[in-house]
Amino acid sequence: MSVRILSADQMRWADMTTTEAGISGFELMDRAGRAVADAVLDYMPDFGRVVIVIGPGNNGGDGFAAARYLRSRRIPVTLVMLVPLDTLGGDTLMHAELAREAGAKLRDASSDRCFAELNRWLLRAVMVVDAMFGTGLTRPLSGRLAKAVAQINQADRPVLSIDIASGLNADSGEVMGDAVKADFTLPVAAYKWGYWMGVGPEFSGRLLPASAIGVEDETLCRAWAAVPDPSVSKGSTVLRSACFIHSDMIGQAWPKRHRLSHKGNFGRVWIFGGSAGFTGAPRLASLGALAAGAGLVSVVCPDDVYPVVASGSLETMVHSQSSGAWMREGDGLIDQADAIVAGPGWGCAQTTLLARLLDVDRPLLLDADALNMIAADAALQSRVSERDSLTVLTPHPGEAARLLSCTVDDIQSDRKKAVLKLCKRYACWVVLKGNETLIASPQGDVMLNPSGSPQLAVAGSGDVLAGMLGRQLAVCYRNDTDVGMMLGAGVGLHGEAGEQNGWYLAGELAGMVAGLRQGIERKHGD
Ligand SMILES: NC(=O)C1=CN([C@@H]2O[C@H](COP(=O)(O)OP(=O)(O)OC[C@H]3O[C@@H](n4cnc5c(N)ncnc54)[C@H](OP(=O)(O)O)[C@@H]3O)[C@@H](O)[C@H]2O)[C@H](O)CC1
Ligand SMILES: [K+]
Repeated sequence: MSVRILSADQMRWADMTTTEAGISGFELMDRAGRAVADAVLDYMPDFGRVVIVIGPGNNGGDGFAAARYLRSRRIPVTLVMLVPLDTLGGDTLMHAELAREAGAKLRDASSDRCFAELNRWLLRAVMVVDAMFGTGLTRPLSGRLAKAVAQINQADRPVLSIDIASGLNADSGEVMGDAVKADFTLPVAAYKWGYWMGVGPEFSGRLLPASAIGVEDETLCRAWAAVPDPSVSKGSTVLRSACFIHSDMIGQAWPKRHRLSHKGNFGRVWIFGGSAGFTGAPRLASLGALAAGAGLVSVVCPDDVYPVVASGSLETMVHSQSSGAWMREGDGLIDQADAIVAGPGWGCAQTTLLARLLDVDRPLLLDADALNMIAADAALQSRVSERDSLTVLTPHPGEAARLLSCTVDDIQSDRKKAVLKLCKRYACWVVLKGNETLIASPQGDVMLNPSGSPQLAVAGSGDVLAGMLGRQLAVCYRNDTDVGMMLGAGVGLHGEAGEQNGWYLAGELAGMVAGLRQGIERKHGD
């Protein structure tokens, strides 16, 4: 299954490269149509008529090809054309003819008189296939095409959109005039950003696995370099690759535990955080690290909150900041750390200690108040970008806006551009949290997390994630594991835990993470 995400222009390039390599456009359309028919058969609620609404481009061609495959399974099909047949491209016309020969009914809705019938045809459907527009939408829908979208939405039939819900911009997820509200979207060949950007999630319904139509993975991967991503700008790292986080990636991060393993094998995470009124944050981060599988977790907190933090932490070692032993030059306890997390609940009066931590030669995750201190201090900013060891920033949109001196709207209106800007500005890994968390490497490799739930918008869930990712970085340091895979798996598992029933507090979320993680480790033994 492909997990690649491409822009509309990159997809067009991959499509063209494939046809140049010998698979005809007609054949690609045919394979897309077969995948559409299979998906319709999987999800149609009942045996009955399928109505396929055809637009002016190749997306419509996929619809015609699907009609033929549905007919071969004896499904009654009505094809409703919104543009005259003689305006369609050659491959599409050939598929239209084959669909007609296979017994699909062709209905011309390209004139006002016939268009009036659209609603009647739609109401006969057990399922509607939206083959109006795919990646070729160039301007807002208007006139009859916009009316057709409104009628499809009003007909209240299950809708499967081919490639992308018609009217949705495949890159930005913006609605162009109006858009079909799909129940299912079947991506053709690869995923498009529009499913997740902007309002895309509200229109895409359930995203099905991308149909493999013969565009090689290697071609998809070359498309990023061949065609610049629309997010490219002077102040951002150039996107080098893009994929979404999937279950295989999550599985790789938690192999089976060896029978004789002990806590020293699983990474030591040090967490710096806590301040008056914010004593829970470092504790939640330490629970996150333990839940993700860390062997040993230490917390360092300011003296005034030490008794509170220490008394509530059964599973971690807690040090007060002034005790100092933990950071003695040469033989300090912190030398044992495999990764450091700084920031949860820390307050903004820790710039001196933060500057020292930036000098420690260990993977360092900067979260919450550590990010706010960096945003307000040019000297810290230079130290972050000049750091040699692995550095990860985990801002939510508000923190990201502070780090880039812009507004939250600027961040949210193009999250992909924002994460790549942060990478460029701070020369490090960035995890931009929020709905559909994005991870980007300093080299421009972007991962998108499709899992998660609004339940995760709860105090403390970010602290749990910071601790989890601290554990992931500890494994990278000990075992030289791939950083992208480990961060992706951490974010993915946090999202999956958030989707589960049975928790509503951040501490319980950590418990959920631990359960899922143990399940993965045990499954490797089956
Ligand atoms: N990915 C692959 O390898 C394959 C994808 N396939 C399918 O093809 C579509 C993309 O096909 P394309 O023809 O490029 O695009 P569309 O089907 O979306 O339609 C483009 C036509 O629509 C016109 N257009 C654009 N916007 C509007 C509008 N607002 N109103 C009216 N008409 C519009 C556009 O005309 P222009 O005037 O802009 O020139 C085009 O004529 C992809 O999504 C897949 O479903 C292949 O079938 C297999 C290979
Ligand atoms: K479509």
